[in-house]
Amino acid sequence: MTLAKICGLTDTPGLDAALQGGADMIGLNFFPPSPRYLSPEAAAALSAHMPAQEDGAPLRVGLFVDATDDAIAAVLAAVDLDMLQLHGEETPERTAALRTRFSLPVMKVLGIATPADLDALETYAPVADAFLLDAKAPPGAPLPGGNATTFDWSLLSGRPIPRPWLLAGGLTPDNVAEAVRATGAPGVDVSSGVERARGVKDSARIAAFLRAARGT
Ligand SMILES: O=C(O)c1ccccc1NCC(=O)[C@H](O)[C@H](O)COP(=O)(O)O
Repeated sequence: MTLAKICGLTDTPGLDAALQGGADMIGLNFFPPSPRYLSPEAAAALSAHMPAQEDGAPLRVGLFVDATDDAIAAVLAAVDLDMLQLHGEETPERTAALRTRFSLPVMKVLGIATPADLDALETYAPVADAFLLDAKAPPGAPLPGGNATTFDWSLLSGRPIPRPWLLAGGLTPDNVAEAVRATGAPGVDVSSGVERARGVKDSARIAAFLRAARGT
């Protein structure tokens, strides 16, 4: 079954929809300029609504963009995370250092627009536990991710991906099944496509996305 991650949750109705729909991972956004940003305290309060890990809770993935060690440590002092999502320009060396420093698996995000962007898969494979293949942010976009932009999925064809991975970028309840069929993605990630306004999750769209992803 296709794994599904709901990214950028900010409130309990959205979290409940993700839990009820059987999300495998939830994303908590710790990039301050984002409309989906959570302070460490807000993330801890939201996380308190989750069931225990042994009761099948989804993995809690913390999204960071070129964050300092201190910023990540401050988050981890407030809320338990199961994985770090690195959505910035973190080098392979920085990725390895964070993985070691915080003893957490790391999902490195690669922005994809051209075939050459996929060459980074080999560079990061020794230091990343998983990849998230997202659309490269359009020129002038205010954020490096969460832009509701798809990339040309055919770029992935015939390209082995050396770690578990999620497909992201402009996915919606309406296109996720086709995205999985076209790419063979073992998992999918969504933010904008399950919102009713920028940064505001919509429970019905979360449920519809998870149904559509599950059906694949
Ligand atoms: O969502 C944000 O505001 C954000 C800010 C900075 C870096 C990444 C961000 N989001 C990442 C995601 O939500 C997803 O992992 C991915 O980019 C897909 O987003 P979308 O196209 O909105 O589904």
